[in-house]
Amino acid sequence: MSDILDQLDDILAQRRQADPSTSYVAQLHHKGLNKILEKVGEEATETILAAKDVALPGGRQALIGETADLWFHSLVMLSHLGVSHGEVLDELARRMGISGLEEKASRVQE
Ligand SMILES: N=c1c2ncn([C@@H]3O[C@H](COP(=O)(O)OP(=O)(O)OP(=O)(O)O)[C@@H](O)[C@H]3O)c2ncn1[C@@H]1O[C@H](COP(=O)(O)O)[C@@H](O)[C@H]1O
Repeated sequence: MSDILDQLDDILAQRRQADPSTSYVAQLHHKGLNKILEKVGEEATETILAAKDVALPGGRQALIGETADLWFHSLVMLSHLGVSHGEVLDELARRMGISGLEEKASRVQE
């Protein structure tokens, strides 16, 4: 999973300089922090609603899609603020009682 996040992070960084007329991420950076936060809030609400409806037909796939939207917009927010997803993963690793370096080493071994 971390490989995907690394690759996405690179794309998001490149999009900070991209033309807003050709890139959704560039458009969000151009519109600024308030627009990005609005999207994070919107996607969080949509994820909650999808989780409540998970037992309906197609509900599981809808929940996966909404969660992906939420994670994606959260990554755009972090990128906009100059925080890398690695810092968040390090915090999760710390809470699991392993250091960020150990966590990276275990990812390399996978
Ligand atoms: N993972 C995503 C991704 N997930 C969701 N989205 C976009 O996020 C938006 C989701 O918002 P909504 O569901 O609210 O849709 P909407 O109502 O049309 O959006 P708004 O008008 O409210 O902004 C849609 O426009 C999706 O296309 C994404 N857009 C881009 N990516 C990744 O980001 C990369 C860079 O994208 P570009 O900047 O467009 O090149 C892509 O290669 C993808 O890997």
